[in-house]
Amino acid sequence: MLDDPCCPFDRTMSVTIVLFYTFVTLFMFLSYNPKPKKIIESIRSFLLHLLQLNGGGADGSHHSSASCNATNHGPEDEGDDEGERVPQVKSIWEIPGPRRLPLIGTKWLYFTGRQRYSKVHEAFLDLHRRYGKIVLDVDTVPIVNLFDRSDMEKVLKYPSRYPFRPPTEIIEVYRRSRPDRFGVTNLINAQGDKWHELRLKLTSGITSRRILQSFIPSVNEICDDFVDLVRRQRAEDGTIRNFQDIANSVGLEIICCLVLGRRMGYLTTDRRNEKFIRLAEAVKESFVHISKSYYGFKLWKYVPTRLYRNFVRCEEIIYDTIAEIVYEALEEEQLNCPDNDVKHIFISILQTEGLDTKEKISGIIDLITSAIETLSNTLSFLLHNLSQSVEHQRAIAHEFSHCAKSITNDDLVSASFTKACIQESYRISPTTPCLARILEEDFQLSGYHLQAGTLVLCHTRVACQSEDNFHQADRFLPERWLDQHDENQNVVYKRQEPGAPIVLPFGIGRRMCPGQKIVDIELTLLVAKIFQNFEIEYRSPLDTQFQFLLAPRTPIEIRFRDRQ
Ligand code: HEM
Repeated sequence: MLDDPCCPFDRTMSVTIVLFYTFVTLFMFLSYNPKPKKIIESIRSFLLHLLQLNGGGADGSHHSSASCNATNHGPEDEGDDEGERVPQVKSIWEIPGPRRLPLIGTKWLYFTGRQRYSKVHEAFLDLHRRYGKIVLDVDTVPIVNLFDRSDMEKVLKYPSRYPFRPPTEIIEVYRRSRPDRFGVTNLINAQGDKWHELRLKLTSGITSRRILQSFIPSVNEICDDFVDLVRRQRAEDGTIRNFQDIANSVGLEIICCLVLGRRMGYLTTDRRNEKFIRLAEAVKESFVHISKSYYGFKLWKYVPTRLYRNFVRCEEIIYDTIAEIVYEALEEEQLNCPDNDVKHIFISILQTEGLDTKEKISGIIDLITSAIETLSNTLSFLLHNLSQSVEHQRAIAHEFSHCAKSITNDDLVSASFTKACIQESYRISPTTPCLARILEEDFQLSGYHLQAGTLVLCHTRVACQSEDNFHQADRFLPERWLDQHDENQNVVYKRQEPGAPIVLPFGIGRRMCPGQKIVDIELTLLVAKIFQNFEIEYRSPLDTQFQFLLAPRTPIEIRFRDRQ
């Protein structure tokens, strides 16, 4: 029956579906809080689709009853029955996609093993290959997957005052259950005015150019300690096993130094710091639970399932460990009366007016947590790409060969080859495979009309790896980001990769990652110091898994040989 889109559903089933989806859609749309009139329009169209069109279970070849007798062409070649070809914009329900079943939408893909959680990024590529540049997935709400560069640019460059990113529900549910620790919402999940207030008050320190420049000497010291740690910890043949452990340590050391103004000592001792290792594991594991929470029936919303309990365990470890660090730092700070900007970031957050103490403490914890796994994954991917070419490694070493022990801001600014390598690594191996938005206005994308309130996923990773957007897209070519100069340093050839605007590892617009500037500094300094001192070789194959972020399948082994 499902294969015949014109055949009506059983009446009771239709009513059940309508009631179910009305409830769920209302709940979801209201929780995203876009404009009420638009919500009502979206729900109306959703219900009309279910009641009139009868084809909800059809797959990509789905037709509405209105178009039952017409052939469903691509968006550009629409026509009416009279032969006069009037361009027609199609509705969201006509977007191709996997077969949708009553009540469960496309969730069946995950139960039947067609998609594995850890390989969701590959499943998206598969969806794109099967169905094209725009694909509909139906969970509790319809999700529109965009693969086309210009569609993504339209959505992501929409000049929004308060861009809507869908909240991570499992975090919301958990945090609501701990009102003793958390405020009403947090920066990552908040929307509208509240988001704006949190963003201003929590991130102005870590995004200030002046503060970050004054922080460069401290990052230099931390990177030198990282190099010493590599020397001490590598085996006789130069191999570091579990590279991700020291990558996590350097990420945490840098962010704590920036936000709390103190060195934690995670790199200067060989002693295993059990508490820190537990923290890093909890951060990693909590991302895995978050990614699983997006799929399936989401029973965790109603009963504490195993997934939910495990997630809570990780969140509590993260909160307890970082809160302890923050309170210790606060005590020391009060004793020492700090007098420089760097020390003031967390103090100035704590002294901010308008937020309650819970919001401030959990905001500081979120900033620190966000900086650990993201940096470790990005650094591991970058080193993997650079390990493929000794020439690239030498070129980076050469770019910093004039530098004394400490690398300055000017050295970083002029390191164009190193920056091109980092940019190319973001393109070919991003840590975030897609960016999510909720449309604030109606949009026409690839010939389909999408109403405000629609959830869209912009698959930047897939687009960045497509030949339509980058020549030799599967090759790591840092040169693509470099202009050619003549002997007088005039630009003689400016490269123009069509896909350049969609390399967005940190997102875009007002909602983009506030950690970007600090990550730019730490990654450039880390690779500078690594290749000043070593040549590297990846000893383990690199497989990628989806854990909310894209992460290397661990453990990673890298051989560090002293540079001659
Ligand atoms: C290589 C490392 C990192 C990557 C690839 C990364 C990536 C991202 C991306 C893609 C977003 C979503 C942006 C959007 O929707 O447009 C984001 C948001 C965010 N990131 Fe990062 N991030 C990194 C490091 C950091 C660091 C170091 C911090 C903290 C200092 C941080 C804190 C945050 C926060 C708080 C948000 C939410 C911002 C908001 O909603 O206003 N991230 N990040």
